[in-house]
Amino acid sequence: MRLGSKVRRMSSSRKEHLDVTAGQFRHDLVSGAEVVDKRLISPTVYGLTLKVEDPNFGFHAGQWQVALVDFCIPGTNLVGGYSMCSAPDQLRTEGTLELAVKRSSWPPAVWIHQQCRVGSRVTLKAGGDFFFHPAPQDPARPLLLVAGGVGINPLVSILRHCRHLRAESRRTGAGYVPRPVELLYSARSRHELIFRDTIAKMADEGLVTANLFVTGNDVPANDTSCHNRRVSSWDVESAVARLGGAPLCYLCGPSAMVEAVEGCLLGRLRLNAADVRFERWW
Ligand SMILES: NC(=O)c1ccc[n+]([C@@H]2O[C@H](COP(=O)([O-])OP(=O)(O)OC[C@H]3O[C@@H](n4cnc5c(N)ncnc54)[C@H](O)[C@@H]3O)[C@@H](O)[C@H]2O)c1
Repeated sequence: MRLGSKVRRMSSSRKEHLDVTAGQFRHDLVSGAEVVDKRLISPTVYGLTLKVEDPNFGFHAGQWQVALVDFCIPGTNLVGGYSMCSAPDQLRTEGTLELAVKRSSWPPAVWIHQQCRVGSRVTLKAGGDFFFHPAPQDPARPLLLVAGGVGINPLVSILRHCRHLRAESRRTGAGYVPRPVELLYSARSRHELIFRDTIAKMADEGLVTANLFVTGNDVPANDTSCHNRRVSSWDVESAVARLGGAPLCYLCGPSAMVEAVEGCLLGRLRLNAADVRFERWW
């Protein structure tokens, strides 16, 4: 099974994307792409759909892409790395991929929020060692996905890929058959729980058990659809127990959250380090 590995990097407040990811795998292919849709999906997050020009461009579920937007901001050399939230099969069948970019003062995010329009052009390169790409003959493992904020992006890509793999295995009677997935997903407000409808649909389909957490104060007392607190080690231990132990784990979110969950998985639960995947951006 080819699965992404953990990448460790030096600590920094905001490292340049190319420095942070210098040691990671990149596909050689560079493709042009056009923004064909831009919509607000939360108070702080824009969703983008990109039409990719080169039919040979590809990526694995969970990977990031590099969007070179330097020609858009004269005098700067901006390279933004964002994880795809769409699955690879959308690229194969529709020629598009999806991103969800949170507002920040980082110049690529500023460009995407303020200047990028339908019709804007970017240059793409895919890469990253954090991905889920099982071979058809691989035995299925239970998956635990833990997301904080826009860290949900690569994990939604993985969920969508699981959905595609399940449909393919049902259609052909062969191939990789995903096991049920446990998702722990925390956001700072209810409105920042992006992809909530997508996740709910996949939960209805029996693909994922989703446990949602909101840490802000906008959760009505009678709302039972999410917990009004942080993800705790108890939540992590319970999810692993429901999966029957020894899952593959993918973590993506704020550094403190990822480190806390990693500590629980490797310390208290004694999982193998190779089964706990995340990218160390800090
Ligand atoms: N490919 C990747 O690695 C990738 C992709 C997308 C986003 N990210 C990272 O994900 C992070 C998401 O940022 P954001 O602003 O959306 O998140 P955020 O600051 O809004 O936090 C999201 C949630 O995590 C919770 N949280 C924070 N620390 C925690 C801890 N120690 N234990 C439990 N819960 C904790 C917060 O309370 C909140 O509910 C960013 O740091 C971004 O760089 C990484």
